[in-house]
Order: sequence, then C-alpha cells, then structure tokens
Amino acid sequence: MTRTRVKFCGLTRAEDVAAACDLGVDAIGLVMTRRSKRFVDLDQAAALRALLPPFVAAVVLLLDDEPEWVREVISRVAPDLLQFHGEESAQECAAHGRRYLKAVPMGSVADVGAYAATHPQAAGFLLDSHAAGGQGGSGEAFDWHRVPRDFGRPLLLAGGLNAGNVAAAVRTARPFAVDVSSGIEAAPGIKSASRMREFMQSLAAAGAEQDH
Ligand SMILES: O=C(O)c1ccccc1N[C@@H]1O[C@H](COP(=O)(O)O)[C@@H](O)[C@H]1O
Repeated sequence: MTRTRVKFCGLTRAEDVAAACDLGVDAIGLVMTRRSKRFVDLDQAAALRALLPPFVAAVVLLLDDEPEWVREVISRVAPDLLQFHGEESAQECAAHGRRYLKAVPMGSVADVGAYAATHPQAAGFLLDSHAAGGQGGSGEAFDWHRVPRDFGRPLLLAGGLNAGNVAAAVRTARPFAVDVSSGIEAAPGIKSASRMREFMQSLAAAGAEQDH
C-alpha cells in the first residue's frame, strides 16, 4: 500500500518549518495571496523556502492573483509547485510554465472528473470544502464519500482535517495526499508543535491499519 503523502499549509515561522520537516512532511505550503491571514511576503517566503531539505517540496498558494505577482513569486521563491485556489482558468494556471495543483471547490462542484478535465495540465487536484467564488481554507470538512476512488490523477484531500479525523478521512477517501492548515494551528499562521505531531501520529496509525 502506498503511504498517504502530507502537506502542511500556511506556515509563516522558521521553527514551524523545522518542526514540520522533522515530522516527515512531503511538502509545506506558503500562502502568498494577500487575502489570507497566513500571507507571507517575498522575503519571508524565500527565507522559509531556503530552510527546506532535499525532497521536501515548497508549494505556493495563490488565489486569483495578478500574473505579475505570480511571476515575481516564481522568480524570488522558486516554488516546486503552485497551488491555484481561486477561479483561475487552465490557461491562466499553465501560462507560468510551472507545475501546479488546482483547488476544487467541493461546495459547488458535483463532478470532480468533469472539473479535472478542464485542467488537463494540472499535476493534481486539491479538494477543499468551499463553494466557487468562496475563499477556501475555512477549516470546514465536506463529505469524504464524495471523493472519487481510482481517479487516475493525484487527489489531495483538504478542508477541516485534524488529528481527530484524519484517519477516518484517509480510510474513507483514500487520497494521494492530505493537506491541513487550521487543524494544526494554535492561531492563524502559528502552527502548534503538539498538533502537528498528533496529526502525523494519526496519519501513521491510518497507514498501519491499511497495511493489515
Ligand atoms: O490557508 C489559507 O489561509 C487559505 C486561504 C485561502 C485559500 C486557501 C487557504 N488554505 C488552503 O485550504 C486548505 C484547507 O484549510 P483548512 O485545513 O481547512 O484550514 C489548506 O490546506 C490550504 O491548502
């Protein structure tokens, strides 16, 4: 059984990046849309990105941002992946020539397959609970039974995950990866060392169950 990958999103502090890497995350998310309470500027993002060891990916989250800003982010932060969390078209996402994840607003999308077909170049899809036009990152979950199985393209499960529910989420949806932000926080943008650790322990427990 392939293990479930994990991304911790919305990190703003060096100590949280270090703790996340020590816990074995596959990726960290840097939120670079000014609409977010977890916004990090170019200098902060470049400094956090420089702390990452090999094989831990930097993902930059954007939300209907201006192309000039996206270009500046790419040039200064050198993310491994972009995550477009708004209503960006496939053309807008692909225009930067970078690998990208597209957020799927599960509050209004009924057919994930049809949505994914509109983004043929996306490296994967992040399923969040918001409705189209809403912001996402709300800390709310959606019905995990709606996640398609054997989808053929990587699906990242997000929305309201925490140490108490991630094992059930993984058992139900069997995603490629899980993505969490508020569920591992002490306050917006301030991660909690104990919540991060407990999240990884719960995820490991779910993996151990699947192996049996
Ligand atoms: O993190 C944010 O501030 C954010 C802002 C705007 C859009 C998305 C955002 N975060 C993403 O949403 C998912 C789910 O968040 P949560 O775990 O429910 O709090 C998160 O993993 C980010 O990728």
